[in-house]
Amino acid sequence: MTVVAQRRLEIVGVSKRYGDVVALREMTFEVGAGELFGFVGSNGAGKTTTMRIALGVLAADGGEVRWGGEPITLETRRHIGYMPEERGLYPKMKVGEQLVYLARLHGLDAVTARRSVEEWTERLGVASRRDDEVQKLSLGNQQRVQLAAALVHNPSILVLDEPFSGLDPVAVDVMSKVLQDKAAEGVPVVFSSHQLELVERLCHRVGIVRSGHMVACDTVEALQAGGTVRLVVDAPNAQPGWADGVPGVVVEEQFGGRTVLELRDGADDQAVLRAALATGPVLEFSRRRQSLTELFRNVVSEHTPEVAA
Ligand SMILES: Nc1ncnc2c1ncn2[C@@H]1O[C@H](COP(=O)(O)OP(=O)(O)OP(=O)(O)O)[C@@H](O)[C@H]1O
Repeated sequence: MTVVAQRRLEIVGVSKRYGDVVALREMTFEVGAGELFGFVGSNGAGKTTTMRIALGVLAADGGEVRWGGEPITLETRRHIGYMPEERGLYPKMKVGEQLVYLARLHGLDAVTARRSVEEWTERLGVASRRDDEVQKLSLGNQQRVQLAAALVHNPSILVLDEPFSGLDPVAVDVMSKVLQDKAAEGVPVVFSSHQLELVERLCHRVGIVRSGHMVACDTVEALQAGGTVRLVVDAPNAQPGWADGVPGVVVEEQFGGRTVLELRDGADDQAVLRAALATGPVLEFSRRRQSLTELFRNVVSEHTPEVAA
């Protein structure tokens, strides 16, 4: 077996009910070594439930979590770096002490734990707060500490529940870089988020979950293939109706000289360019791919909710 195959996290046909609520129905996906996987879905779609089951803090009713092709064990689960949605730091404990404690819980000796805490608090920009109680930090800084808590024991797998929520743009950059670096080291990284532009920018693959089931799972490029193709044309002198004669083209919006057009089957983008040039100068002429947000809306609205009552 190759190293890559050994470092693959698989969620296979996992199901879970809370009483009458079906939270997960045959949830299936995998995250390979070095892969950043974005887990997206509407509120209540089942992301947190899946992550808790992967970590082992919640038992599934059916299905399996595998690591390296084998059912995941308690020992392997100790090597997961987890950031829970509800966060989990002790508010009255000092940042540094708490992180050392968590690192030691995962088996690090005292010296290695302290070194790791120094490294991660520095990298995450909270080194100067090591002697402060967690509750004295802003929410964003508490979140950085929470990420440090997931990382101090040098995990083999990272599972992060909405790590970006509530962060300022600088903190988003710091967090993004850390996740990219961990993936580059070969760690499978899965995180949930409602910030779809960020997911689109960062992730190698994306899974869209709806009503406890994975409804689309691929690279953003592959998910975009076959979707609507749009052109953005900025022609300041263009009057409404300027593209009416071009076959296969539907104007979606026009604001001043800026027009967004949908290209249907057989439409010729060069014919659009000629029509635009006929109005005067053309300052911008570009193809626009469907964003992950548009894809998400389409995928989610295509599937009828099937959560059992
Ligand atoms: N402890 C619980 N008891 C009963 N129902 C629960 C419990 N936890 C979750 N659920 C239900 O299970 C479903 C999935 O919830 P989950 O928290 O996994 O969704 P999510 O995708 O993480 O949502 P969000 O984006 O809002 O965090 C929802 O219908 C939710 O109400």
